Amino acid sequence: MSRSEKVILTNMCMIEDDSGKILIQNRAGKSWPGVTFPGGHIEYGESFVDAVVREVQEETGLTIRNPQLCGTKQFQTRNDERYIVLMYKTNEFSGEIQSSSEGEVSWINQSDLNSYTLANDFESMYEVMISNRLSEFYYDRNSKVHLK
Ligand SMILES: Nc1nc2c([nH]c(=O)n2[C@H]2C[C@H](O)[C@@H](COP(=O)(O)OP(=O)(O)OP(=O)(O)O)O2)c(=O)[nH]1
Repeated sequence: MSRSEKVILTNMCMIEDDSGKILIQNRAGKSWPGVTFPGGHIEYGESFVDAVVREVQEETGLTIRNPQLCGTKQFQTRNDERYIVLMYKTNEFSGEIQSSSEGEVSWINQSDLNSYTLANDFESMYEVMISNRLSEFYYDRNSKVHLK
């Protein structure tokens, strides 16, 4: 059995301010459309933490500190690559929000999240991110979701 495989590495970050608001991004017009948290692709050889700091900076204008890994998501792509999302959260940041071409960003109350048109399966990702018990969002070969 091969001990290597094809993977696509990405990240996503939940940013919370002192009043408990969270920063959402509306991915209208992109693949996987809808409201999510900011994030993107990890570059070849890049540190995972540096990558999430960079993506958040590019997509929101904020400089985050001390992002904490709070879960992973994975599924197998049509090209049989393992698509991995490293999920982080932080409440430490500086700067003012600025939207990018990746989507509009805005602060919302956590309790209002479900009133937005969320990206497919994002609600379950959020469940993993805020849970102290869950750390994995896994699609099996029958596209069934398992939260572990
Ligand atoms: N395309 C896609 N992205 C997903 C899925 N699930 C999921 O969490 N994501 C997240 C991971 C990343 O945060 C982000 C990747 O989105 P993207 O493919 O538009 O990448 P991007 O343009 O933001 O990144 P980049 O190329 O600028 O680095 O979406 C999914 O099913 N499909």
